[in-house]
Amino acid sequence: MTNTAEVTDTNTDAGAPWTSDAWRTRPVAQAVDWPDEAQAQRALEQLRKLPPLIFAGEARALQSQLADVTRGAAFVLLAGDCAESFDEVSADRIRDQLKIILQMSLVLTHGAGLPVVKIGRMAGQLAKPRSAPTEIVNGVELQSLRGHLLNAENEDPDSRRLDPRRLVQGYHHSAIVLNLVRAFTSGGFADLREVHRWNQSFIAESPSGQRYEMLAAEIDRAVEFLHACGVRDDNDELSRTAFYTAHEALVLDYESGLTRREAATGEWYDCSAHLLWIGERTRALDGAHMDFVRGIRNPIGVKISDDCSPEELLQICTMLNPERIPGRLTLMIRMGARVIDRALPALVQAVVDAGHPVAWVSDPMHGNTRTTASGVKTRSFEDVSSEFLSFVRIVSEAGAWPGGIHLELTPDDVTECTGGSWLLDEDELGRNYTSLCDPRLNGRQGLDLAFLAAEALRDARTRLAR
Ligand SMILES: O=C[C@H](O)[C@H](O)COP(=O)(O)O
Ligand SMILES: C=C(OP(=O)(O)O)C(=O)O
Ligand SMILES: [Mn+2]
Repeated sequence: MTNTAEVTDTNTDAGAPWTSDAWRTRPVAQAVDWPDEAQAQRALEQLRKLPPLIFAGEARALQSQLADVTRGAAFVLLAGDCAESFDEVSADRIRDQLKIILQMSLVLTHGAGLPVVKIGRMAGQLAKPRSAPTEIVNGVELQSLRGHLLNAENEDPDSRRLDPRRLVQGYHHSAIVLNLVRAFTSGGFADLREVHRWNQSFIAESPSGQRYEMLAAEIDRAVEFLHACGVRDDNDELSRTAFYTAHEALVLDYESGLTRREAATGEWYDCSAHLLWIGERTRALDGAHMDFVRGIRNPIGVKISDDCSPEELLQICTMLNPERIPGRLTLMIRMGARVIDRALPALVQAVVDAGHPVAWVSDPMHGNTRTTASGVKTRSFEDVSSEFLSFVRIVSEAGAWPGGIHLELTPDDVTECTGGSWLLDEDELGRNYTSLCDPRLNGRQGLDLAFLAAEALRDARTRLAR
């Protein structure tokens, strides 16, 4: 791939040339003002010379799987940390993150009877949009943590200072994670004969963990049966799985620094991840983030809250997918359990009526954040599952396919969200709260949700088939 200057844009009505740096002329929400501009330029130069982390062909493969989602023939599970940490890169942790995603996918595939497209919020989910630029810590005003791509969480001004060298460190972090993800998912770990190994012990002892064990035993018998029928041990469908990466395209210095023009097609791809999404706080139609993603050919997601009107949503669809390519655009609905019933139906109806092909995905986390009386940011499992179930009902009632779920999830035994079959309550939140930003479901809660979701999806399929 090359990184040449510009390409004639076919995505805009004006026909103006799109370049991977044109966003700089637009208003940048959540802007990054580097304290040392010369140092930032050096980091950007380095990024521009680094090899791509993903290849255009892989992004196209994901887009074609998302096209299946758009037409109701697959389901997406997108999950991982709210904010990855530079300090938490280990083979064990990445293996465990894959375990829970594979485990949940198996439950969903089995329950809903559909392939699951697996995407990790991994290998680049390193920057956070914040509600407030600063916070008061022990009486001192510090810059908010904006993710390890920009600064660190330690409670002193130096750690919070934005450091452009972190962009290059973020690239190397992502390369390490991606390397392990690729090795695990193609090197035998995702093999259907490994289903029991995906059940970590703290999950296995929960009600859903036990239910999973029964399902895994069923899979064992099915695999044995396939062998008896002559399916070979090295069959790719049984022994490996496609696994993709995604993150919020927030820090455009980083994203444009890793954007390359594919020599064969002349198309631009952001080679930092297979799928990039635009967050709720940066999706202004005339803003820098939307301008950047309209020109790249990776599949794109956009977070949508109840602040988005049907008219605005249609403009988003037209701007990001003027050619109406199935799989190009995923709408990630994040409204909150108490808002979705009121706000979502009109949006789905508008998109369905306009005939835009989109993948509908629920992010049932970000509309359900609350702060406890003692000041802890949390979410309740009940709100998360309730929003997802409402999403499935509303989208399928409009005749569209509720095609996915986007979760903040960790394999670890953390205590960040309340509820679930283990009945974690508010007093326990302090026991093991390690998230750098938002509260994540732990592995047990993730598996609980997968079982609930699988049932709802089966019902939705029946409803849509009528
Ligand atoms: O995932 C991100 C958070 O929801 C976002 O950064 C806002 O968090 P804040 O309100 O704590 O700043
Ligand atoms: C910040 C996030 O989401 P949203 O843009 O929907 O608030 C996120 O996914 O971490
Ligand atoms: Mn978050």
